[in-house]
Amino acid sequence: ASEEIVLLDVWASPYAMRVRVALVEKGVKYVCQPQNLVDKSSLLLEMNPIHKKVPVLIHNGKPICESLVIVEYIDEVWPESSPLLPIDPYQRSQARFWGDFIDKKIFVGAKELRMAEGQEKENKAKDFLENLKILEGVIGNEKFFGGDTFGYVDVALVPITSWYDVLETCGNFSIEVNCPKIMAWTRRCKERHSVSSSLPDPNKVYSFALETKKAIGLK
Ligand SMILES: N[C@@H](CCC(=O)N[C@@H](CSO)C(=O)NCC(=O)O)C(=O)O
Repeated sequence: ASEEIVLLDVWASPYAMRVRVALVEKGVKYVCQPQNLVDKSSLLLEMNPIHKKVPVLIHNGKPICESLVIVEYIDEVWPESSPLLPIDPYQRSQARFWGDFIDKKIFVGAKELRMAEGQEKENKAKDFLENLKILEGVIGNEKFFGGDTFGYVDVALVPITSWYDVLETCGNFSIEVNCPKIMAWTRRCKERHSVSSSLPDPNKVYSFALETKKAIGLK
């Protein structure tokens, strides 16, 4: 029987989008099981008892949790197509370093900006742009963070692009003006089937986010 690959996710979760992009890059067929994060299913609680969060990849009945851990797992289980992490150990360490930076500064920073009120908003907007400008320097004139090929760091970051409209509204800034190279990278990524088929329509994210600013599901 063919192997069974199930993804427990929510459509607007940037963390879950990472896994969808990685699976499509690998050409791996999977079944999405959207989760309710307010009234969590017994499956989610059983598959991720520690964090009780999505995404969770269930491969032949065994759960893998934490989006970047899942992306590495996918890269190792299906190595023959679209390698995501470099071969060289030092290059791998640098890719993991930037994946961690994206988690701690970009994804967390985006959530803090979205949740901020009043003066706090300005501070969070400044912090977010400062950190995005660091990545502007990292991408430089490369096509992707992986150099010529779309790789692990690209997968880690690309979900935030579906949240740009929300962040520009909350932060009252233009990403194009502040980070033109990140914007060029964004357009390049969106041309890829793995990205266009895995990320939701930004308008859908926009109305969802502004409507449910304090949404438990996206804390
Ligand atoms: N470090 C983890 C974060 C996942 C997460 O926050 N998932 C959220 C939805 S997306 O914002 C989640 O499942 N929240 C439910 C909860 O916190 O109860 C990862 O990389 O997979």
